[in-house]
Amino acid sequence: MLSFPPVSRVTFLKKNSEHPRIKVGYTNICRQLNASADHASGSFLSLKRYPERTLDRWAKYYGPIYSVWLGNQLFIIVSEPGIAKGLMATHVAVFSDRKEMFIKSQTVLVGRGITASPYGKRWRKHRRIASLWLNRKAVESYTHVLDFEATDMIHHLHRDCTDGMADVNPQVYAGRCSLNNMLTITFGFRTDSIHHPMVARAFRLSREFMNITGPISNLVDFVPILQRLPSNMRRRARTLHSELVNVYGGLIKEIDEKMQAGGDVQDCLVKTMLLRKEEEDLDELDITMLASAFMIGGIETVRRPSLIPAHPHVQKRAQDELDRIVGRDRLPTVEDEANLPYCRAIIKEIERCHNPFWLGTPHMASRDFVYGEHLIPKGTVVVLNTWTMHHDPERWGSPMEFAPDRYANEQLHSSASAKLPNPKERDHWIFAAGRRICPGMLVAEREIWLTISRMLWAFDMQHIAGKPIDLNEYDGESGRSPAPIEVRLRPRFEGARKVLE
Ligand code: HEM
Repeated sequence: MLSFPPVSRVTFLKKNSEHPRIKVGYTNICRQLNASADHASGSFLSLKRYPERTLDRWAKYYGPIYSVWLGNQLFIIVSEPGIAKGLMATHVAVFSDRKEMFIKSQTVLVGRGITASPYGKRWRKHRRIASLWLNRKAVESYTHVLDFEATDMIHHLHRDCTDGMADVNPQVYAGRCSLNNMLTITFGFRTDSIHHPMVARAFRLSREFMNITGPISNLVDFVPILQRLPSNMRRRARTLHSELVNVYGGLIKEIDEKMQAGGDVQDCLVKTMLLRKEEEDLDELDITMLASAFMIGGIETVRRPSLIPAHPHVQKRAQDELDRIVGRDRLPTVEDEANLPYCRAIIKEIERCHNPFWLGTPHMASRDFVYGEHLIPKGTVVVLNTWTMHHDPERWGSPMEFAPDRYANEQLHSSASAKLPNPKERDHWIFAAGRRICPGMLVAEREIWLTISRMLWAFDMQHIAGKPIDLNEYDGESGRSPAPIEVRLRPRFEGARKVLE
């Protein structure tokens, strides 16, 4: 049940609620929650690291929708598929706005870059341009790039693992694979190895973005007086903004100069934007921040295959399936996907258990809205707590267990599953919901398929004694990556090298 703290500008329709109220108010931001139950206790600090776990604890006590004040901001936390759909997907005209957070929206992205833009004309324009490069037809047109990069990744891993003699961190290789996909789509450019300077640079920028833009972890976002004072967070946000302008803005400038000089420029998002600059009324910052959004949103995509070595029996079953259906003379392709249900199920289960964005990117109510017997005031920020949704024991049974079989009969891609009329049947919520649902879903799913199925086809991935894989440890506040790991990769059979070459 939704319960609001007794603050005058909030109208709580059901006046005599019997439900306890969470108060993290103006005056007690850093104090313990003023709640009657021990297990619901917490403080702002408990929202700093792994906030989804705290929000999950509160959901167990307060129910699938409850409210929290952080500083001057009212949040509602949604932890149930029916309510998520009821608000974000059914009432898109109300719940598609974004709060202009001080750090993320105002300082780093300066109100641009699609992700941060409020729901309005500018956002529609940016979304339309992004879709030109992310819709089904576009993804089909560059699937050969995704295919090439996934093979190149296996090739480099194969070379560097020296037949299982050298320990490797596959996250770096998988990360470069998605980086190359995004660089090609955005700038028509790619890196030739994990040592290319752009690899470290792009990952540092993306990591810094994920580390400083947590949806509920920055006090300065909700306490306006702090925004006037110098702070480390503000300094980091300004530095990140300048670096995005230098690195990605620098690449855009090069492309622009080449186009001005009549040079041949490969088709890419930046070329599209430069060609439509006048017609779409795009300024330099629009172009830089939209390109940055692709680079930030798109390069965390396929780091998760590194988790597979933690589940050797799962790996073995997938490889049996690959041997049966694909054989050992060629790599699995996009066309094989429909015939490899266990491999597909592994990917879905990785997504359920290791969502990179447990709290998504919050939406904001653009006007007062009555939901059931409660009023959600204009300006309320809506957070989707996918951690709770992905760990609902009624839906998932033993939800903490990694068990791909739960997806044995799942045939839909996530993009199709998101459109199911019954939200409780949806595969998972990693791409969120509603009009701002991740527009990169199609490309993300395709590259995840190619990289994971090919890694499983090519290698036995083993963890190393003394270097355990900790699946609970993550890196990043708003977007998470599994903490760095090292594993041993052994080519599964003699002929693998020949196929790769
Ligand atoms: C596994 C990979 C990915 C996950 C889990 C993911 C997840 C998300 C989520 C949760 C959102 C917020 C949606 C909302 O506001 O409701 C989002 C937005 C977005 N994503 Fe992704 N994403 C992934 C890959 C990609 C890729 C490959 C791209 C390619 C460019 C991309 C581009 C974007 C953009 C541009 C937005 C902003 C949409 C808007 O505000 O209208 N994402 N993504």
